[in-house]
Amino acid sequence: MKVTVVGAGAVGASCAEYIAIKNFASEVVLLDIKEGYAEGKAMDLMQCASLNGFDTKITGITNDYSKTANSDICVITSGIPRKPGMTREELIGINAGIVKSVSSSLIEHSPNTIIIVVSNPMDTMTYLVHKTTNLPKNRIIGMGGALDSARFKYRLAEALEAPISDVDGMVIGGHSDTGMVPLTSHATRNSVKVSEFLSDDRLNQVKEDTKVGGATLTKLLGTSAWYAPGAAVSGLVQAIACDQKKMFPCSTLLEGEYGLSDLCIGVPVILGKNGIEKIVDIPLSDAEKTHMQQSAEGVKKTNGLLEL
Ligand SMILES: NC(=O)c1ccc[n+]([C@@H]2O[C@H](COP(=O)([O-])OP(=O)(O)OC[C@H]3O[C@@H](n4cnc5c(N)ncnc54)[C@H](O)[C@@H]3O)[C@@H](O)[C@H]2O)c1
Ligand SMILES: O=C(O)C[C@H](O)C(=O)O
Repeated sequence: MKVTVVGAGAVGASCAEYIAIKNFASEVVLLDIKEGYAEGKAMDLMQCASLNGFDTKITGITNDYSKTANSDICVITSGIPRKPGMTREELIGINAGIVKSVSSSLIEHSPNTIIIVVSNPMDTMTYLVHKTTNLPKNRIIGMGGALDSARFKYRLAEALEAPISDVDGMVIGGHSDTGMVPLTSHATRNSVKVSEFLSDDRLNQVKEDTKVGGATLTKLLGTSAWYAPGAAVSGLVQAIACDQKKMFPCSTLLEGEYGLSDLCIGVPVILGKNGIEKIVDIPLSDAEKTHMQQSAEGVKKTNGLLEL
């Protein structure tokens, strides 16, 4: 199993580290445009191998896509992150050009690959890959919901004063400060609906804290987060590499599902060796349906800024 990660920055390196530590891939190639940077990150990570007990071989390269040839999975993290006060949507001007050229170079050398898009604004970047490549829809996956759901569970556990392992929940919709739809109606603590334990006001607070999870960290760190994003990507990569048939909310091209079409947005999907093997339709409350509709309108507005 060969995995290429483009962008050896904060998220790309964290993602490579988690993939290696989980020890399911034979090879991870890190590629960056900055001279020597990916080589340095790869060497540093390889020097963790004996300490952390993994056999995955990590190599770093500067912009030579021939070294990525025949990758089973390619992750795109290249592009600029936001600074405090910015929205993810503001990154489109620079990141669209990067994602377009990177995805085309990757596919040239790995025509059968599955692409996971991470660069922001992620739903629009995922749509861009659909519009500018000929990959089938099951092989283009946007990562956002897995991360947002992890943040939702963190906030739920905090409100419930419970261990995170007691809590389950999912966030669908657009990966943006206003577009996320945390599914409070489905969230549980050991199969009991969280609404049994938390007031509407407290649940609303959990929802709002979840939606601004990325912005909160960006304000604290001065740039956006990387540990949980890297871990979330590694979970998607592992589900595909190990054909786990796990369900994650991912950004995918909708063609009528959830009453939406011609956009990529987060919905629950089954991930296995073919990438997205199924889109799962789940019942939403009326409020969640309305929020999903508004979220889709926001994503479509950003998609409208693409020069296709
Ligand atoms: N979808 C998500 O949930 C999620 C989570 C976190 C970050 N992000 C996004 O991921 C992206 C990366 O974030 P980061 O914190 O790792 O940024 P970073 O600046 O640390 O790393 C980005 C790397 O991309 C490289 N790069 C730029 N152009 C390139 C090109 N054409 N080819 C190859 N490499 C190139 C840069 O040299 C840099 O090393 C940002 O757009 C950020 O918003 C998304
Ligand atoms: O918040 C960001 O800009 C980065 C990422 O999308 C995140 O949610 O951490």
